[in-house]
Amino acid sequence: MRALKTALGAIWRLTIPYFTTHDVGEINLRPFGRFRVQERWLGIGLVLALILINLGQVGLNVRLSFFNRDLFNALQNKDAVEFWQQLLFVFCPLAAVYVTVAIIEIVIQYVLRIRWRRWLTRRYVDSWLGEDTHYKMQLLGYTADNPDQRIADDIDQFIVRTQTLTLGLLTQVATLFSFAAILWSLSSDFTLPGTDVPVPGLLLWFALGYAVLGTWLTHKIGKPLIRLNFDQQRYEADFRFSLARLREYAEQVALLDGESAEKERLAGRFGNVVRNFMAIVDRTKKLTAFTASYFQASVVVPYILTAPYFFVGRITLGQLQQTAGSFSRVEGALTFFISAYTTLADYKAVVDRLTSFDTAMKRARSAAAAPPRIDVALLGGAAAVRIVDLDLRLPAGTTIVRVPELALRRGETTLLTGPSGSGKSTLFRAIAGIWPFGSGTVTVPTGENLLLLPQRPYIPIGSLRGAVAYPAATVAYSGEAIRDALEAVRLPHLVERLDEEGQWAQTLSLGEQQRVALARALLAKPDWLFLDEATAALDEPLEQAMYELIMERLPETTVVSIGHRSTLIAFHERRIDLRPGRDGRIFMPHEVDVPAMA
Ligand SMILES: Nc1ncnc2c1ncn2[C@@H]1O[C@H](COP(=O)(O)OP(=O)(O)OP(=O)(O)O)[C@@H](O)[C@H]1O
Repeated sequence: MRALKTALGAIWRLTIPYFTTHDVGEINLRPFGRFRVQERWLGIGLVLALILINLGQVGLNVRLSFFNRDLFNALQNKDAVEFWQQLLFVFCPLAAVYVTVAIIEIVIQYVLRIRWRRWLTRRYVDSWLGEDTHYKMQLLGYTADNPDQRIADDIDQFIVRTQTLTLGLLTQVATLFSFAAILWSLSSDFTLPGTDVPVPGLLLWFALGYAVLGTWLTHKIGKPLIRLNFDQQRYEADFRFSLARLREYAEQVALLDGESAEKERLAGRFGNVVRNFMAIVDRTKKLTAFTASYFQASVVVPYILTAPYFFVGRITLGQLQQTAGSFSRVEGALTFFISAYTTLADYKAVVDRLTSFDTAMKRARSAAAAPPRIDVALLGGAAAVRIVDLDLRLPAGTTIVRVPELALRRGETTLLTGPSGSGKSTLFRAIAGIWPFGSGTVTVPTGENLLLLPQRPYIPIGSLRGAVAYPAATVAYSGEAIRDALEAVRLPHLVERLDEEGQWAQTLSLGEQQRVALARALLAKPDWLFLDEATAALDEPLEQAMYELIMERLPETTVVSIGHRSTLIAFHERRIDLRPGRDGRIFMPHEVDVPAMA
């Protein structure tokens, strides 16, 4: 019972935001034109329309059951006129309404599905990307597995299943009450078969007992499917992710001859998919053995129960048909749970995945915000990026760098050096405000923007133009400006290919990728440019040319670099070296005299 309450609570929390949002959406009501309306009123309106349609359909079914009775009575009485009248004047109009309503229903269902999905997807993407949550989740290990699957598939699945299950439930409840009433009135004076003992509504009690027994047994047999389906989705996504990653690192794998290791890894992951799938097959086999027998029995059980009354003349053929039909409807409504069991199992798995994704995002955000933490503050009128009492830690809590006080002055090019693993990149991350572990303060002059270029730049999927403009929009710069930047970083051969969509991250050499990133910097004109070994893949003359280019094209930009090459010193006015403290572990910055080094 507690589990049911928790599941319903989770469904409620996932469902309700769309129907309470104040976001404004647009709807195209052809031929009347486009209207702007609050998204929630649209959502609520569509749901109400679906409810009305479903209740209307139940009403139609009730009417059809009476048509059925009258048709079979006409047959029994060999009344041809009545038979044709029933078909032409009752059935045909009802069927026409039925078809029209079914078309309207499907359109409304699809419109609601895509609008709701669009809204919820945007909400998840905002939450995942906002406040660097995706990065914090990775850093902190709160990794909900495969967020891509959760956003791309699970949201849609959740919406489809919520629609079908809630509308199904509503329809079945309405069906249950309407046809239970019919069943009651049809068997109100029935006696227990073979006796004179009167049992009012006998057929209703039979239908109830039959359905409850079936539902209970189904639950017992099908319960393990919930866990199995959840695992299946996870194993499938893991396998997919391994394949995608292999494609991404195809070259390295080929160079290292890693194919057999990859095959083994893929086989292992696919092995999980198959093993779990076989468990699902086994369980579904048992469930199907039961449900199939149950449904077969359901076809004849109402006739077995009512036929004796027909044979002794207590009911007409029409009443027999209507009784059998009503029995099936009541039993069908109650066993809705049976046919929906696998759907319910999948549904719960989808709800769990979305909920645990939400939880992981919230936990990552609050853990990263919990003290001690590194405060990044903006300071008006400041002329330096200032670091005070900074203690940089690893996620596990070990301090790696301590900076009592350090100012990176505007206009002064600074080189940060130190042994590999001493924490140089981590210090940059802290200045950029994305490293949450540690304590202390970093102040950045108000209104000034920082751009950090890492050793391996991120090249997004899409056109080269988009990759150069990143993170600004593809259209943020004129074609002329982009061409000029590419030529300046000595990539003139790529100018012709700006609009080509390709796997640029795989086809461009690392040195070319680094120059694409430098072109970004030329376009973005940041106030502060942090180069974290951002030219390490270039040969020395090219590296020198790139530094000269930056100095010439970005005279207002303050450059702070990380690098190991001694040739870099020539481009910087100041050098700070990270050196281990007395304990040999915690690194601290030391000013190094540049002229003395040169
Ligand atoms: N996300 C992380 N989780 C755990 N440890 C990390 C993480 N990122 C960095 N580290 C550790 O922090 C230490 C400092 O790493 P960092 O990349 O800052 O060094 P670096 O001085 O820039 O090294 P290099 O010169 O080799 O690039 C390393 O020991 C690294 O393993």
